[in-house]
This record gives sequence, structure tokens and C-alpha cells, in this order.
Amino acid sequence: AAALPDVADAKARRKPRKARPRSVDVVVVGGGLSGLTAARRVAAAGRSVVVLEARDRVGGRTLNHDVAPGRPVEAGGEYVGPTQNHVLNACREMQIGVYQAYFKGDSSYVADGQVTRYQGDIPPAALDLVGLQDLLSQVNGMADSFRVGEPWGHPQAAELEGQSVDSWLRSRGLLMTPRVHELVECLIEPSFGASNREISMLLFARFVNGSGDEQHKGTVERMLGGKGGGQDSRILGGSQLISLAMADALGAARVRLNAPVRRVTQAGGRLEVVSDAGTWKARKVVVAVPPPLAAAIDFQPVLPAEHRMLLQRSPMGALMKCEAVYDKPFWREQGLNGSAVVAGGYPMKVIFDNTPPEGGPGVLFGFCGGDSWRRFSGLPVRERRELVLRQFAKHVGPQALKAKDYFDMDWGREPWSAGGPVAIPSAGTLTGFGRWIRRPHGDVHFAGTETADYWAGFMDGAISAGKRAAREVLA
Ligand SMILES: Cc1cc2nc3c(=O)[nH]c(=O)nc-3n(C[C@H](O)[C@H](O)[C@H](O)COP(=O)(O)OP(=O)(O)OC[C@H]3O[C@@H](n4cnc5c(N)ncnc54)[C@H](O)[C@@H]3O)c2cc1C
Repeated sequence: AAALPDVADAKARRKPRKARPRSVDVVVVGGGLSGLTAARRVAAAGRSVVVLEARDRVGGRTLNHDVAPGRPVEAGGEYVGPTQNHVLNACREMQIGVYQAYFKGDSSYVADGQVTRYQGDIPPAALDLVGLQDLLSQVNGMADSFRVGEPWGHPQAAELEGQSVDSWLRSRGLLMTPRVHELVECLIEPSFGASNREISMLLFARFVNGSGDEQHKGTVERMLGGKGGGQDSRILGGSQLISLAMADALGAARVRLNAPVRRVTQAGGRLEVVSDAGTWKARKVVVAVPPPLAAAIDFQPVLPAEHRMLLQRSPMGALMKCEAVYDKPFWREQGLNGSAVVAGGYPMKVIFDNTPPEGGPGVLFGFCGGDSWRRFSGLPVRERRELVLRQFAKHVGPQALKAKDYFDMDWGREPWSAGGPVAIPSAGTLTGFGRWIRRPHGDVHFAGTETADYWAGFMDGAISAGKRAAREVLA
């Protein structure tokens, strides 16, 4: 023990040596699906590349959680579906399997304390269905009125961006009953991590418009649907496996963890990227991080004001996933598939069966976002667990109270995501500054799911944006 101070003193006396900046062709900022995809493309073209990732892991908004040894489920991004060709191809390339989510049996609709079983995507909301159908057809119409990824091209773009989903529903009059408002919140809260009054109709239409591919028009049904829709399938081994496999293929030398990037300077065709893990020189930089975190990087020269405004006015939603683990998915024996739509009064608006493909342990999860997040997420974990289990018990029965484990993942409290699932540009931002979304700043290029045309906000959009940014820097 007596030797310890000497060692410490010797260390203190040693002058810190300034590490020489390393040089690569391309620095990628952010080791989520988008950044890793860009890096793979750059490496495949024979150029040198390094991914600088702030966290001690890759995958960003995707995160696996083991509910039993070797049985991961997702605590972040999870589902894939038809027309999400980029993520499905990435799985194929990485030899990762995809399987259909569990749809056998009935879903549950919880309203006024009553539980009704139903099949398909639309809950049996009686008279309120008229209002709901009206909303779907109106939004599909809006989404069909502009070129994909360019919502500012809608003939009434400014008007639609000035209207929140909430004020638009009110403008439709008696058709939109209080129950329709609640049901729409069940669509909006999990999709955006925000409430009806926080999302503009133009932003909603932009997401619907992108829920397809070059051959298939985007529709609300595909964006929000289960079988055949965006929630059709899951990824064997959990969605974070895609990023883990990509990082593995790139190798540790090309993926630096614990390396938050603070400054990007460019002068005379050369760039310098300063991170907590050292400085890199590069010819090109790809920034593949959520907009508020891109806004926090010190770009020299500074970004054009319009681009800065776009990033600053695009905060992230607030969303958490609350999950309970049981010995087995006991609800399946009752002919239930575990899914529920819950109108009013509960922290979680939609619930899904998250059981691993082996069939156990049984897992249920619910989304808590927007106003529900603001009420619930700050509670102590003991209270969160109790509220969640009580809510699960409502539709699958009292056995739900006897969970063997509970965990939740609060993306609103993750500094390196700044929220989730996606950025939600405030009113006036898409029409005012949206055109800057993919515009390079000198030799700095922008990726990340928010910059995609199709499936922006989803894993598919993250991957297509990474490919597009790689094409730009390789051009
Ligand atoms: C709860 C939840 C549920 C979701 N459900 C689905 C779903 O079912 N299906 C679906 O397709 N999508 C879903 N998503 C969305 C999906 O996860 C994201 O669209 C996608 O993962 C985003 O990938 P990305 O690479 O664009 O960004 P991110 O995953 O956010 O990656 C960005 C990376 O950059 C890092 N970073 C940030 N700042 C810096 C910095 N300054 N320096 C270095 N590194 C930095 C971050 O740590 C992160 O790793 C969900 C998301 C959440 C949160």
C-alpha cells in the first residue's frame, strides 16, 4: 500500500503526450444503423474510415435486453415490415433472420374500464369509427399530395404545418368525438413520442407519405399496421444485432466507442474532427446522429443559419418502453395475442407481445409517450412497475401482476439519443427549413433516419440515409 503514492506521483510527473491526429478518408459521427451503414459502404469502396461513437456500444436507438440467457428482446426500435427493403436487405446481407410477430388470437380494446376482443388493426370503437376512418382517408389524401420526402411541396403545406393533429381534429366538428381524440392519441404517442397537440398535420402526412417504397404509396395503414404493415415482423436475435454485426465486420479499429465528437473544423479541403477519444483528420465527414445532437456539435465554419434552425427546431419525442417478463406467455392460452389499444386514463396507449421467438419467457411491453410520459416517467421504478403490471392485468388477467421481472427503457433520459423514437420538427420548421435536411455543409454530409425519404424515423430510413450519405462522399 505504501508504494501507491509513488506510482501516483510518477504518473502525475509524466507530461501528457499530445497524440498526433490520425488520418482517414472519411470520419463517420455516430455508430447507429445509419452511420454504420455509411461506414460499410465507404470501406467496401476501398477508402479508409472510422466511426466515432459517443456511447460504449453501437446501435443507437436499437438496444437488446436479455430476458433469459441468449434470449434478447428489444428495448428500442424493433419491428420491420413490407416495403422496408433497406433494413430487410441488411438483415439478409448480415445473415440475420426475420420472423413474423405474434398475431394469433384476439387483440384487446380497453375503453371505459371495459375490455373488448377484436381482430385486425382497428379497434371496435362503434360510432367513433366514422371519425377514425375520416381521419385515415384525409391523412392518406394529404400524404398523396407531395413528392416523397418533400412535404413542403404540398399545396397547403404552411396551413397544414400550422395545424396540430389536435386542432385539426377539433376543426372537423362533432365527427371527432372525445373518444376519437383518444384513439388518435393511441396512434400518435407511440409513433412520435408526443401528444396530438405537439404534432403538425404536415409532419403526420410526411411520415405517412414515406411509409412505402418506389413501387408502393405510403399509407397510414402500412405505417401503423400489424400484419402486412410496419409492425409485421421482428428480427431474430433482436434488432441491435444488425448494428453489432456491422460493427463486427468493420472491426474494432474502425469503430471507436466512448468517442463523442465535439468539434468539426474544415479548411482548405481538409477536415479535423475532435472527439473525447482523440482527433482525426479526414477528407469527408458523415454526421449520422439525431438532429438535436448534430446541433450541439461545434462546426467551424458554422452551419448556415437555415440548417442550424432546422436542427435546433427539431427536438426529439419523449418515449419509453415498459416491459414485464413472465414464465410463459400465458395470455396466448386464453386466445389472446397480447396486443391492446387503450383509450384514456392509463400510462400506456398500446401494448404488444414481446416474447422471444423460442416461445418463452413471456414478455409484454407497452409504449408510454408524450403527455403520458410526462406524468409517468419520473415516478420511482417501484411505482412504474406497479402501474404497468396493473395495466397489463386489465387485458390479460390478474396473472399479469405476478411478473418475474420488470424493466423499462426511457429514451427521453438518454443523453446520446436526446429522446425518441424520432425528431419532431416544430410548427413552421418543415416548410421554413426542411429543404436543408440533406444539404451538405462543405465536405460534411448528413445521414440519420430523419434525413430519409422513405421510412424516415424507422430503422429502414436510417439504413437508406446511410447509403445515400456514402454515395455522396464517394462521388
Ligand atoms: C422506443 C423506440 C421504438 C422504436 N420502434 C421502432 C420500430 O419498431 N421499427 C423501426 O423501424 N424503428 C423503430 N424505432 C426507430 C429506430 O430505432 C431509429 O429510427 C433508428 O434506430 C435510428 O438510427 P440512426 O442511426 O439514424 O440514429 P441513432 O440510432 O440515434 O444513432 C445515432 C448514434 O450516434 C451517437 N451519437 C450521438 N451524438 C454523437 C456525437 N456527438 N458523437 C458521436 N456519436 C454520437 C449515438 O450514441 C447513436 O449511437 C424506435 C425507436 C425507439 C426509441
